[in-house]
Amino acid sequence: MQIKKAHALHGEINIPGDKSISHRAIMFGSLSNGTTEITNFLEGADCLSTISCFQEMGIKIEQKKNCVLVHGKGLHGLKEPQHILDAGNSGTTTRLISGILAGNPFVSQLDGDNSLRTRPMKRIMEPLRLMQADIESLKDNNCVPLKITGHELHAIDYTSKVASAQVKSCILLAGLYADGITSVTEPVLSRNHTELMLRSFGAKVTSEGTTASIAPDPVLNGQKVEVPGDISSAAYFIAAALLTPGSEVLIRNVGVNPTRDGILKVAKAMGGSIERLNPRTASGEPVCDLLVKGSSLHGTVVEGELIPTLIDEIPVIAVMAAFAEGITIIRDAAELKVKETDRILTVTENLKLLGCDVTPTDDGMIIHGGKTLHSAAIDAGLDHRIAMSFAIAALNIDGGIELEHSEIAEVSYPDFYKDLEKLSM
Ligand SMILES: O=C(O)C1=C[C@@H](OP(=O)(O)O)[C@@H](O)[C@H](O)C1
Ligand SMILES: C=C(OP(=O)(O)O)C(=O)O
Repeated sequence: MQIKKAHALHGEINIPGDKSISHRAIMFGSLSNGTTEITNFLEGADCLSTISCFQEMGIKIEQKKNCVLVHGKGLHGLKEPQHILDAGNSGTTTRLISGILAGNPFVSQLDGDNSLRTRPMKRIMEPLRLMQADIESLKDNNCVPLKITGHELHAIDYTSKVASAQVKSCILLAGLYADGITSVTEPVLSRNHTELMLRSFGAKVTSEGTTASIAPDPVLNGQKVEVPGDISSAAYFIAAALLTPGSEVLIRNVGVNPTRDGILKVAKAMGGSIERLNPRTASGEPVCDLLVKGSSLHGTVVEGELIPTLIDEIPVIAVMAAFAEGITIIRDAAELKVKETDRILTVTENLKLLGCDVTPTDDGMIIHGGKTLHSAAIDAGLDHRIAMSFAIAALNIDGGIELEHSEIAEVSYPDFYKDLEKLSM
């Protein structure tokens, strides 16, 4: 796909539903009694993978025009899948569902695409095994395909080396099937959607600092879930509007949970003009509209506790930094190496193809911004965030860019190119 240079961006958009929250609404709805009604559900490929896994385990899930209905069967209502569960491109599906499968009395297998097959699962296999789960990597490489033989689990207090909401959520979900209270402590707080939503479904979840705990065997009841817009998807239009002079864009209904809003802090530190309007809550999550105006940006340092709050936005932050005046340093972000691609590598290699002065490091990158970038062909491969981030870079490059495998954006944002075109007209 050819993405052309754009002049100013103008108008309003409604951002599609949050991917993390959409996955969780399907999962927790499936484990509840009664029906869960989900509005603004993200119909991205990753969340559709979660739906198909639970359908395969006997849960009736209806995709209506304005909502998704999950007819839950309670904590112990899943049935043994007859086929391999296909998590597609989705790390979230794989790691969260593994915690659930470990506690359910049947045998299951989980697999996914060539990107998922390279992603580390040892980080969940280790704590699950401490809970006495029976989980094996069928190729003996700590990746999918996984085989899980479920049974009652042993409660643990686990200290995780990585700040990962997927690891934390996996253990908390396994804790639903444990013989006591299970807790997880992480080095830095990661997104807390699991804790917030499980509590609203009736689970006894407590959070204190970076420790979350859960009591076993609750009665979960179906809920109405209104999914906020995904700040990780909004990030592309935040970057686009900030970078193109004269832009003014209103992004409606964006989830701004403090464990996710690091992009707003970084954009502000770079000199970006972003106003939060109309603050409210949706299903226990803070939401607002964002008014973003073209700004002249300068470099910054992105590090420490901020990293988990913007981990998926680093590719597009790097694009912003490439056009900003001065140096941007991103550190403490080694987790980038284990996403859909090694994002330290794919971001820096692709920025170099455009003529950017950028150096990868062990845990991030150093970007010398402000050079005029030139046109090139960029291959997004199996990484949706690389596709969308470089589509945003193209808006500021004479001759634009040729984006290969642009369709991978459908993993988290099926209408991305349509929305981009609408705002750039
Ligand atoms: O829990 C979640 O929904 C997610 C957690 C993050 O992954 P990690 O937990 O591996 O950091 C994030 O990158 C992913 O897109 C979604
Ligand atoms: C890392 C991501 O997702 P997941 O881990 O669910 O594949 C992402 O969306 O950038």
